[in-house]
Amino acid sequence: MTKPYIFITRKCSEQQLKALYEIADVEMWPEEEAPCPREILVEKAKMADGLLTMLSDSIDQELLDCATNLKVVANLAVGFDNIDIKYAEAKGIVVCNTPDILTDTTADLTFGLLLSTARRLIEAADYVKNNQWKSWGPLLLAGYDVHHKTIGIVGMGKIGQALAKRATGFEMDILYHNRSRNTEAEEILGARYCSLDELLQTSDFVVCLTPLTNDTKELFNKISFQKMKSTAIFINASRGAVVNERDLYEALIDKEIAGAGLDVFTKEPISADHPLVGLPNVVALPHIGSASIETRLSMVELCAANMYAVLTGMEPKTRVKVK
Ligand SMILES: NC(=O)C1=CN([C@@H]2O[C@H](COP(=O)(O)OP(=O)(O)OC[C@H]3O[C@@H](n4cnc5c(N)ncnc54)[C@H](O)[C@@H]3O)[C@@H](O)[C@H]2O)C=CC1
Ligand SMILES: O=C(O)C(=O)CO
Repeated sequence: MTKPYIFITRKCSEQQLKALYEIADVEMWPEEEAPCPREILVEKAKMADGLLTMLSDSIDQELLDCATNLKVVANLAVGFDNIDIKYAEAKGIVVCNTPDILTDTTADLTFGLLLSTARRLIEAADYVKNNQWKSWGPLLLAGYDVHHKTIGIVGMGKIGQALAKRATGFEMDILYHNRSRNTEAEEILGARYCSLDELLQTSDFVVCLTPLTNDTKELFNKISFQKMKSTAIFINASRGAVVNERDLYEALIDKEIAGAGLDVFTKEPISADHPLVGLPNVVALPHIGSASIETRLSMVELCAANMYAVLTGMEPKTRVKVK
């Protein structure tokens, strides 16, 4: 019997993939930073029983139609907006993601991004590096306090709740808006559920942690920024397309809001000459929410375990359920 064929779309640590090498012929795109070009991915998908994919690979109908042997897609991310999951399910292809193991790491980064934006950490570090520091000044690089302020979390799921837990250490008031009530966050962390409008109007920090769906696409737009306080800071660690970036840029230029911390963008990588990136009150990061060594290795391991399970006839640990 021929072994299954697995294609991995980015260079990953082989140690975490050991189990797959025992049961399959495994091929890996050799580059860490350069993505596998679409035409090569389509060619590989035609033969593949399993694909280990990145969030930057579009696993759409065209690709799935070519992939006549495909049984499993293991996405190296909790988000799966890059995959047409309904179409995959209709074709009997199992899709898996990497929830839970990245929750704390992503919440740490999100809170760090919030602190960096509010307290102008990147600007301040550049100030020293660029030899601009001439003397101590009463309002030199003064930012906004974080402690005892109000944080409004849109998307109180796993990462949202882990972020709320961090906010309690800063004695913040926690508001949230979610598809349904999160009683654990209410009872343990004192979070208060409210409408999106109330959250936008009253929060000092508005943080988006929803998945990207038809409902959340451009949820943050001109109207939402107009509702926010002029001192508010917007943080996005979910997906770029939940924001209308032109509206965000205008809100920042018109001083409708005070700043933004962005880990994700509509088009990634965002170019350095994008108007948003040039603003001094924007902290822009290259989608590093889950990027700790420990977490990224665990994510690869979980992808491998999921793929191993499906290819050996077992139920994977973290299968994406189509709603
Ligand atoms: N920046 C980064 O590197 C990372 C980004 N992410 C993003 O964070 C997202 C959330 O991850 P988890 O917390 O693990 O997922 P989760 O599924 O536990 O939480 C998402 C929450 O959003 C809520 N939600 C969905 N649609 C909504 C809407 N229209 N309005 C209000 N709330 C809504 C859901 O009810 C759920 O509670 C991922 O889907 C991914 O896009 C995740 C990990 C790392
Ligand atoms: O897991 C995700 O959805 C990410 O964006 C990266 O970890």
